[in-house]
Amino acid sequence: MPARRLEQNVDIDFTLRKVFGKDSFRPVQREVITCSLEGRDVFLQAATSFGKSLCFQLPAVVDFGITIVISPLLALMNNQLASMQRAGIKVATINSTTKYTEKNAILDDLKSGHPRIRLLYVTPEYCELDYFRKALRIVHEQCELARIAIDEAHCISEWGHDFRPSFKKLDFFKKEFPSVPMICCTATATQRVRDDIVDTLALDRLRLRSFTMTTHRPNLHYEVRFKNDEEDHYHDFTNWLKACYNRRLNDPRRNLELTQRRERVTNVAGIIYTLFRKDTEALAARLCADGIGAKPYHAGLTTEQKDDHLAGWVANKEGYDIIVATTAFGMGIDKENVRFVIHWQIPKSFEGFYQEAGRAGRDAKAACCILYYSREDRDRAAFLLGRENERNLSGPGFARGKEASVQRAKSLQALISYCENVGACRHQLIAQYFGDTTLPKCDWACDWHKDADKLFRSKEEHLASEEWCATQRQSGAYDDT
Ligand SMILES: Nc1ncnc2c1ncn2[C@@H]1O[C@H](COP(=O)(O)OP(=O)(O)OP(=O)(O)O)[C@@H](O)[C@H]1O
Repeated sequence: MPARRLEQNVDIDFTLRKVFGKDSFRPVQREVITCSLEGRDVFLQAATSFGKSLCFQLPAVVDFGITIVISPLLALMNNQLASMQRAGIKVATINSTTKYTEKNAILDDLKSGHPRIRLLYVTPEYCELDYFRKALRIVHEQCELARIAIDEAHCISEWGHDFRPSFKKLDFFKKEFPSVPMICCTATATQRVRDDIVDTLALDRLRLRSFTMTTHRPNLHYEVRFKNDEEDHYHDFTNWLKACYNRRLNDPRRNLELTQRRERVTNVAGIIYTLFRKDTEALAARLCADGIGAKPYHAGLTTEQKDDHLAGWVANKEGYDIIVATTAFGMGIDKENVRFVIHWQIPKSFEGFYQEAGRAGRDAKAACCILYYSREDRDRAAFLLGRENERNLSGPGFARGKEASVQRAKSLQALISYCENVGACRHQLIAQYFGDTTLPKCDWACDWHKDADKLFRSKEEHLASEEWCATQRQSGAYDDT
């Protein structure tokens, strides 16, 4: 294990200000960072936008040696990499988009045994490769393997059992390097998922320090809007958006601020999530035709297109105000002024819904999270999930895969109950799902608190009847979803 800087009285407040440009720690960040610098294994569960990344990035900067960050998604890695490079931190990634020469240079750095890179982002699949493991052994022999960070650790449990089995092999680190501390971060884990992560990574429960914080995001305004297949909710959304523009335009104080900042009235950054790739393209084109700047984002686009759409959106460029995305765009995306997240249909899991909604309001200012819910979409999502589960169960590891399928079905069912519920606070329903120990206080920040009667009436008025949906299901209406 490398020598620890903490033993040399490192000033983490200084690094926070000097390198990361932040004035002070958020609650609990200091404790987590100190624990990690002391060489303890840490499990951190905290709300979206809490600032979990800093809890492994700052130790990586002040400690000796290199931190390996295992991250599930390319967009997430690139997003974090860009912000650290801006801060002058020596950081790198090896993933499917890394050029051959760049990859070799990184591996050479590792094989020197004394890497100059402070943080290296890799996928779980890469951690399975023999030559990468060999390079890590060299670093470890030189006592320079400082820490292993697992970002979005819930993916171990959600995906590891079937379609990304490499997550299950991450116990390699504790088995091979038991003294190298690990830090696992996630925003979404129930008790079952937490246990699964700890077991999979072979962490010692007695030595593990767990921080489980609330999932509550008080500045997010949650709303469910009811619809049916006969209704096109496009105009409901554009009317809502135009009302936002008008509020900015007609409020003299806001208008002055916009002029001073030279900001467009239409610069209201948002994300719309759809279940299907084809919908991202069609919806973005429809919005553009109506003069609303929107770009699609899904796994089928070229890397250049994805980079261009993400960069334009992050830079608040005209024509890029809204990203219409599949779940390929989600976890870890950190843009501070996202004012709304719309779910065009019900997503496939409660965790996905919370993660995606969590892209909004990361500057702690108010932001809206609207989910358009119809019973037809509910049945489509269930059909889709069933089909995916069948596909995943055809491979090896049937028993664990089956359990994961059951959990996914439960998660969708919980989200359906959340949507159909017109008698409780949305913030409290979310906190209950994740097993928060205290129920959050909602300051008129959900549809039920704002107008419970209207919510009830809207459900009665817009949702298709269960009888009709059952007939549709029987006739196979969703089989070509
Ligand atoms: N102490 C701090 N002071 C001010 N800003 C901070 C602090 N810590 C983190 N942040 C900022 O908060 C934002 C969210 O941090 P981060 O992306 O790490 O969130 P997260 O907890 O990983 O969220 P998610 O699970 O949604 O990805 C970032 O822009 C980060 O720079």
